[in-house]
Amino acid sequence: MFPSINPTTTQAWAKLTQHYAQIKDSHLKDAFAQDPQRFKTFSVTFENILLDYSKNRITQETRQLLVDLAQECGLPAAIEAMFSGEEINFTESRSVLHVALRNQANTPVLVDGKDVMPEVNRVLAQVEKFSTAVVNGEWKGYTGQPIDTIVNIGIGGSDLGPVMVTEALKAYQKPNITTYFVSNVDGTHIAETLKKINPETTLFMVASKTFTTQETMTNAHSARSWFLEHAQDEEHIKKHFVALSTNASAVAEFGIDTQNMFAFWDWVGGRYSLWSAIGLSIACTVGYENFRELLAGAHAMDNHFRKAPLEENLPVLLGLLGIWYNNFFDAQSHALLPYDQYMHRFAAYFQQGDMESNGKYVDRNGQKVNYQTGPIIWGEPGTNGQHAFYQLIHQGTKLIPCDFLAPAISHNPIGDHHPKLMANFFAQTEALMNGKTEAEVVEEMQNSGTSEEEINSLKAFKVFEGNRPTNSILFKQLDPRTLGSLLAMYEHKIFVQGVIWNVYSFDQWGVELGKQLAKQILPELTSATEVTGHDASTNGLINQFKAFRK
Ligand SMILES: O=P(O)(O)OC[C@H]1O[C@H](O)[C@@H](O)[C@@H](O)[C@@H]1O
Repeated sequence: MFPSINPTTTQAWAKLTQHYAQIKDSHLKDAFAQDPQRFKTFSVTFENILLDYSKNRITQETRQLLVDLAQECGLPAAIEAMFSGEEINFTESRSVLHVALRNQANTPVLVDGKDVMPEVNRVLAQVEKFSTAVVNGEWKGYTGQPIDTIVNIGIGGSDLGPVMVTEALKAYQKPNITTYFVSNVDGTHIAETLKKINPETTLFMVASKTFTTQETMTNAHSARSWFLEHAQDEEHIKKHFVALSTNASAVAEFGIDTQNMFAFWDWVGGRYSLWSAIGLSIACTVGYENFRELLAGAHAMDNHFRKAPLEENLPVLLGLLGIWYNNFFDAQSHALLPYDQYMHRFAAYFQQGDMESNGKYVDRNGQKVNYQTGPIIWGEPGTNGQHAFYQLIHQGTKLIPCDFLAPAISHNPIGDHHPKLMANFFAQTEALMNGKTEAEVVEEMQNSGTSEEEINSLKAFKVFEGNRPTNSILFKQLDPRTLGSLLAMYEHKIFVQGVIWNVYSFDQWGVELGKQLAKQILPELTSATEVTGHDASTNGLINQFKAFRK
């Protein structure tokens, strides 16, 4: 196991603290003016992906010190520990091996001395066979018609990944398949979906690692009842329900034939599971060949992460830059801003990926940390975000490091839409970096004939400080391979940060308390007696809820 180190006790941290004091007031604009090579010095490519991180408030010394920090915190050993199947998810006694799911080299990956690759390959073959039968219309419903609709029922990691990927790869969607996702326990979600579908041609995928999650099981039972109202015979369930899970006995209990179960394993974290059987909805929507390409892209990034030197390693660089802002500049959040409409769920996906992984205040020694850990992740596609919240990024009081992501080639090259979109992408990162000085504001206003009086009263509002850091991630086209690489890149970024913050990134105890309390409260909502067992606010709310429903 790699060492457990409080990052603030390292030499590199002390040096970074001093270094921060020296450079915190310097302006990026000056850094570019002084160094014509800056783009070259601070950019790196991987296959068809360019990461330009030159618009960050760093020098070569910053990069070196951050890499030193990673070294002192044992990052190379931690990477090896993950890839070699060590139980780095200590609090759940599990290995962390989403990398094995996309290990196209098929080299052995050992868990407790046993190679997991034969099982991984067995399930992949099952996914291939099944998804091909669905896409080709060979998998028939109870009236003999081919399947044309998929409803994935799952939540959290059993929903967000497949939703995000099927949206991102819509350009690759099979024309004969429509896919819906139901996650929320709010009955509206399933009810509105059921209105649109035909039981004779619909396949439900019940996606749940544990197969005990309240929301998913509730939605699955409602879907089952609805289906049986039409199909009448429980025998037909096997043609219309499959399960994606690690829990075979719960699947059997629900009434799904274990023949129709696609397994995965406890060493696959929920938020890292789209590469597993949880990806069945992806394979059925875009075809197995594209699912496979997604895995291949992720595998290529895995190799890069494992082998490239830290200072040229995309996930490492992104992780270290995030630490620089989070822990030295006190940035609270990080924005993901894809300039690609297909990636509209990208930020939502990594909200779980990042915040559930590194939203921890207890370190790997069980001690409360004395430094900041995971940031708030948020974002929306450009250009929509520009017309919503960019004001605050440009002129607000908070420093918000942003990742801008965009493809050079659009899948929808209509007129000049894409050049316009990209002009905005380039303009935003430039504007955030340069800002606009008072002198520039005054000159601009004078040129447009504004009176001196008006200039004096308005100029302060029109100045942009700039010096707002961004990463630009420019790729050739949003194809399955590139998407796979981008996703793996961010997954590993999260890993890097978790190692340096010395937290356990692969458990999620923080989601348990609310679940526990909800279980206790549920029977109270239907009991006839007044509720008195909680605090005054919770009692008051529950009792008013009941009164409203009388
Ligand atoms: O796949 P499951 O077991 O239904 O879990 C769904 C989700 O439940 C909880 O919110 C967490 O444990 C998440 O990490 C998980 O993704």
